[in-house]
Amino acid sequence: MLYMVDMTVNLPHDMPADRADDIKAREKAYALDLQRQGKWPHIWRVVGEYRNISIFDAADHSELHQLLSQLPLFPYMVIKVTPLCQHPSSLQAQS
Ligand SMILES: O=C(O)C[C@H]1C=CC(=O)O1
Repeated sequence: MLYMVDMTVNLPHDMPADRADDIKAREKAYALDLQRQGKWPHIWRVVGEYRNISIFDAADHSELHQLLSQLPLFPYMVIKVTPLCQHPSSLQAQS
């Protein structure tokens, strides 16, 4: 199943820079790993915000929740999930 996931990051202003850098480095490694596995096929920065819009490809809601809750930045994120299905006017729906 495909999901649009909107993630906004709110790191505490008083978090020490070295702790923030460590979490961001672990987040990047995890994100790259999921992209290589094909589970996170798109990630786009929302211009001007510490926010991304992503597409996840997970087996079901439970797997998506597991993937998202393991994000190192998860405790500092507001996440909105929108499940997607094929649009009838999509070229992929024509065959
Ligand atoms: O930067 C972000 O939008 C938050 C998060 C998502 C992937 C990643 O590396 O960091």
